[in-house]
Amino acid sequence: MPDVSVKICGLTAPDHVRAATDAGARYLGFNFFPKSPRYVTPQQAAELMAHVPVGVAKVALVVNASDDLLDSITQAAPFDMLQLHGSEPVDRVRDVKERYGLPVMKVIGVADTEDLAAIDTYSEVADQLLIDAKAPKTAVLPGGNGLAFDWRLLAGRKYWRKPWMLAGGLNPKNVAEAIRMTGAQQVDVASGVESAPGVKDAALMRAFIDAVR
Ligand SMILES: O=C(O)c1ccccc1N[C@@H]1O[C@H](COP(=O)(O)O)[C@@H](O)[C@H]1O
Repeated sequence: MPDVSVKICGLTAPDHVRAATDAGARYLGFNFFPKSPRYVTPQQAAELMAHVPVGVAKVALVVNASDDLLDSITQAAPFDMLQLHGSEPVDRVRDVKERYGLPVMKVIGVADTEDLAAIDTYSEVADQLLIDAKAPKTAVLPGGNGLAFDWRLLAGRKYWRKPWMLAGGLNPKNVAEAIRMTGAQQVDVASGVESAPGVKDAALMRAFIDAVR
């Protein structure tokens, strides 16, 4: 299997940050969506990020964030990337990139074939794409629901114009199969490595990364 990079998303405690990076995560996500069980304030994220070794990318996850929120996040801590996990239009992605001078990863929610067109559209402006399961209309969270989409939709479409990550319902048991089916070279996980919502589990994070390898 090729060398697949792992992003662990929604860290809330220093021990879990250390466990994730010890296990080999290359990206860590910090979640600024207030309704999430993984929510942290900009100040809490700054404190957690002090435990992140050099070389591991720190990603700020936001959902339809205002400039005020993005200002406070980017002023509190040195993020390496912004993850836009809402319904941000192409122009907003472009504005965020220009205003903050950081790489932007735009999330594309996928449930069926029609959703794939957005991958090409956002490839024009985003630096990376995160292809996640589309959240059900009734869901409180637009991501982090532990739901997978039909990976066959991506089979044979390994190469998009921008680097991309696979997300949605991944866990230590299914991630190897997800990589085999989609050709993903990067994967992202939140709830699949937790013992309870918002509580990362060191053994599950290690098992996930071992399974990827
Ligand atoms: O994790 C959350 O709480 C969350 C909230 C709002 C938007 C996105 C969120 N998480 C992202 O969704 C993917 C998939 O999550 P899961 O593995 O299916 O639980 C996750 O990796 C985050 O990037």
